[in-house]
Amino acid sequence: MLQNEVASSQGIRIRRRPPSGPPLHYVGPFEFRLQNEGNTPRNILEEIVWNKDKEVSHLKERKPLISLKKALENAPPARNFIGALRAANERTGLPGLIAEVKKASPSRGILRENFDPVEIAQSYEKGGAACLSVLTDEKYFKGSFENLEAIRKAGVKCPLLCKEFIVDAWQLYYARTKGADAVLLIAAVLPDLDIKYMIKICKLLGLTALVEVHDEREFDRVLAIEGIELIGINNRNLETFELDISITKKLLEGERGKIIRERDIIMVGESGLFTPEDIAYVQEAGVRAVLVGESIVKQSDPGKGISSLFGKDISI
Ligand SMILES: O=C(O)c1ccccc1NCC(=O)[C@H](O)[C@H](O)COP(=O)(O)O
Repeated sequence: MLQNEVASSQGIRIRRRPPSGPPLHYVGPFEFRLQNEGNTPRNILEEIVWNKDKEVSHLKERKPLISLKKALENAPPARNFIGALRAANERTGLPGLIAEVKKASPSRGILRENFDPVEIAQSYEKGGAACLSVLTDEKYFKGSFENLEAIRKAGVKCPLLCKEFIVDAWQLYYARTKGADAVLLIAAVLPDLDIKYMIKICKLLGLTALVEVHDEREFDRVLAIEGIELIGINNRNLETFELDISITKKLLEGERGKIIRERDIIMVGESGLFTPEDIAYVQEAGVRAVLVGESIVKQSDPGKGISSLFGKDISI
């Protein structure tokens, strides 16, 4: 089966642009491509993924896997991302915080003009974050791998999630060479076999995989994969930008919640969390960690923003 057919048989709506681009038509000596003939992304997530596919294939030419494998020898050691979340949850009785270093997003535009990634990371750490999420996509989020590297080199101790749109296993190696401790795998983008294979590679590299879902079908697919330890429920629909924190509750009700507890999987509530009531709501639903960007990165002192978000100082 072709890549898009495999994906669509698993309910994945995001199509992967064929490397050759849309079909070429010929009339006599002329060649042309038709507008909208499979070459227009259907939504923002599809656009990001198509762009990422191109970006990664160029980067791979410049830095082939063999050179990344060599660079791994000089990478800083991978730290325990899940351990940090568990420890924070046990220490505070609240969900462990993954605080996001996020300058901009497709749904909200620029979130912070005066953006110093290292200062923000240090402020989050001081404010009690357990881990950090660093956006590395440049085109849509104004992030970078330089930001990730700089935060790691500045001596921030919180383990770092490389917040990237992973479409190729090459990116796992790249993230690790830049100092990432964890990576994001999005079930709306990756078919089961890719997730399985990437989780194996993450384990070999010492990376933690945060596997993200948004609906029941994605959640069931991910629960059927062996070795899953950390699952994020994104309250934001990445195709429409619609935000609804009751998604976390809905997905953790009943049998799925039971499986999570039995297997001691750490659940992360992601996106759209702004108040202590929001945090209490997703904690009640069953999450032991939260991933938060907008509500804290917009504050003049992002570390203090954490206290407002949780309704108390979680650094002590
Ligand atoms: O944030 C977006 O607009 C967005 C658009 C398309 C794909 C992904 C997107 N965001 C990634 C995230 O999931 C969030 O950055 C993260 O969960 C934090 O969300 P928030 O606290 O609402 O900033």
